[in-house]
Amino acid sequence: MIGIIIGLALLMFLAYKGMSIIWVAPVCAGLVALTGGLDLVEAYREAYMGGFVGFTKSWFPVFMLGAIFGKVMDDSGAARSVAQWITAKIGTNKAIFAVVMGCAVLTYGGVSLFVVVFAMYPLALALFREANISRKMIPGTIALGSFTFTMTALPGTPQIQNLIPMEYYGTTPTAAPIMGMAGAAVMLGVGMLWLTRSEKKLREAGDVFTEPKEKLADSNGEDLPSPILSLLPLLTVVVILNVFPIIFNREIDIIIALLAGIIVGIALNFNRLPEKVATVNAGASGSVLAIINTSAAVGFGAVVRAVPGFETLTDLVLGIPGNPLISQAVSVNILAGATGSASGGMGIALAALGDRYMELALATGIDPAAFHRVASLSSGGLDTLPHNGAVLTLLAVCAMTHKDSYKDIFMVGTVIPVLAVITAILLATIGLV
Ligand SMILES: O=C(O)[C@H](O)[C@@H](O)[C@H](O)[C@H](O)CO
Repeated sequence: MIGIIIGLALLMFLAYKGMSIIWVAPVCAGLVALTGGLDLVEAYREAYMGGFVGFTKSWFPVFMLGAIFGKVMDDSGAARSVAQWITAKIGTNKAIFAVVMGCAVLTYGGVSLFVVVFAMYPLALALFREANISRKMIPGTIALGSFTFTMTALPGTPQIQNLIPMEYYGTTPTAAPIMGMAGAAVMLGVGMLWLTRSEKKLREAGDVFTEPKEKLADSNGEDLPSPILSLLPLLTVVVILNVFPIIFNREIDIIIALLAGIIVGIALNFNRLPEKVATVNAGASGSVLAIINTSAAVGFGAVVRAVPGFETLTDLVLGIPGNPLISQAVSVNILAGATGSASGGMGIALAALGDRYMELALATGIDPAAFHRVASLSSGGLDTLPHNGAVLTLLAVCAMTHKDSYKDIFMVGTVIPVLAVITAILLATIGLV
């Protein structure tokens, strides 16, 4: 078991140092295999690669279609159109809330959070300039709108973190709606309180808007598609995923929902996408790195599962006192932190322990939907450590450093989501699922 812990600690350390999980995961898995007495090559070929391809088999379609969908929304200007419309409706005097809501609608509509960061930054800059708010606040604000309640909590969200648990618990994207809404309310409500407080503090210290060194191309006069038409592809994804199953009384695969979103997006913006093939190409190749990263993390999890020490570790994790939902929350959070990835951490935890939690759900009478929601919510907690890929992208896009903005990101992306999981577990223990 010591081998597993050392392997995991090394994985965490190397990922933190910015080394790619694609090679770090098999190296660390090798360490776990050796200390666990497994044959190195066999562990790599069978256990590691088995976990890896298993994840790719299940999830590559969603990663690829999701990325193409995001690219269509981005290149056509539809994402900016929706965002601009929402922020204008909410108004400059509520600049922070307006940016959060713009991000939220896009991510809840299935646009990848990486795309949302790029689409929202210019708008956030314009709004913060008008409201005279420090640019240091932009990353935290975008993080609250994109990386939290729409990613893991709001029932029906098409984000991958809300879909992965379905395979283990036989649930749907709207699993545990009460827990989900309560978790979302905590993240949005407390997150807004935090950001408002930070803004006030910065303003009191005389830290207000300053022009960035790099001037952005003026997007004001940009000819964007109509916001109502631009909302349609987002609605298509959410409605097909969540409403069609009720009407037709059968599950609808996320593949169908995303495909329909892409078709509607391209059809409505046919003339705005001069290079349609280039858009689809860019989306498709962009998804490759993301799926390989997560698959590598899952491969590591599969090796952990194969060594004898795993039983001891399982007993330890499952022996966390109290409700088994607490054990799941702890294991998913720790692994998401270790890998710096919500989907990767959840992938490892569920690959290793998902069937045990399902047995526990059946044995204890706790609704499997509660396990689904807790897994999703927990994946979006400790994952947002400084080495997380999305955090690095967000800071780079906003031209800010960790020192400028990480504190807000940490509060809205890690501390408050952990509070949200606790709230959801408390609700589950009194039977509100
Ligand atoms: O790997 C993943 O599943 C995701 O990319 C997340 O980990 C996000 O990066 C994070 O939630 C941002 O805070």
